[in-house]
Amino acid sequence: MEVESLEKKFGNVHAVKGISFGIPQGSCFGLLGPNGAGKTTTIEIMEGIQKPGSGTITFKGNPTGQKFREKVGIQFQHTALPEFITVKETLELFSSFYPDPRPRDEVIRLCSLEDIIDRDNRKLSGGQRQRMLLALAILPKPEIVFLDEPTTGLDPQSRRNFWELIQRIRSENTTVLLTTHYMDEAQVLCDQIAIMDHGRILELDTPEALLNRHFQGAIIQIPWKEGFTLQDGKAVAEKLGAELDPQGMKIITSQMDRTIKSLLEANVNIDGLSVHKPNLEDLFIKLTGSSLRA
Ligand SMILES: Nc1ncnc2c1ncn2[C@@H]1O[C@H](COP(=O)(O)OP(=O)(O)OP(=O)(O)O)[C@@H](O)[C@H]1O
Repeated sequence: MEVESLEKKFGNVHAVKGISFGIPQGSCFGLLGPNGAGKTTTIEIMEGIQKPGSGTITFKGNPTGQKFREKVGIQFQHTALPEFITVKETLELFSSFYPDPRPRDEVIRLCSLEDIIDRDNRKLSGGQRQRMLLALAILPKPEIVFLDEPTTGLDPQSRRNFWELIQRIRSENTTVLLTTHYMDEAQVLCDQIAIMDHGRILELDTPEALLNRHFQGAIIQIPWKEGFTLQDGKAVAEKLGAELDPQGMKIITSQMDRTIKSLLEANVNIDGLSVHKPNLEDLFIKLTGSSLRA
């Protein structure tokens, strides 16, 4: 799928400011960005739900129209499920909408619905509901599936279980476009990610390439505490090449031994020091100046 110079305004709100990207068949593409970045607007235009202000969207070289809509599976951020009917009855109902739906047993297996198949939709937990919504999205055997924040509000275990389902669907060569607020989710699932802010794409690449481009080495973090306050940090930050944030001092270094030595020489209290490999969360904060879940 190709998006070229996509632009959208709502009155004087310029939600999407001329973005372009391509999604190779069978891959998982992640659209990340803080609240109001323009992700939902972009995904809804791609789905055909909203009209673009300008720009073009093509699927396999053709403009997206009615034919394209038959190839698409959508899991919306908020979807109401029919009440007073079971998961099984819901699958039967939705299957009847499509000329050639995916066999029900296959959907049940792919989305791990075996345990809840006779349960009333009203009784589903958050994670079970998301599994059900994914099942409805893949019923028409879509070539591309759009998932708008599919795991928001789920507990960590349910999120991980849901990732497994997405990986199953991908392994069948279905293309996946995903928006998420979770960096670990993007890192695990996405072949490519685009980081959006204020309607523009700030960066687009594989997670690994993005991290290699922006960080060399590891991140040392030292928390503020009694004996090492923001004032102390300010006094040594420039000398050590450190960044200060509300939590503490952060130094990116490829020479760990030399950096630790400098910290000790500057009499920094290194209690609580931690070292980690830079991840997408660090990159996101670097690019947008805020945490994604803030
Ligand atoms: N129908 C609309 N009318 C007016 N403004 C809108 C409309 N839809 C979106 N916007 C505005 O466009 C901007 C982008 O919104 P969008 O929903 O695409 O962001 P988002 O990145 O999906 O955010 P979130 O992570 O909070 O879902 C926001 O400033 C939003 O208020």
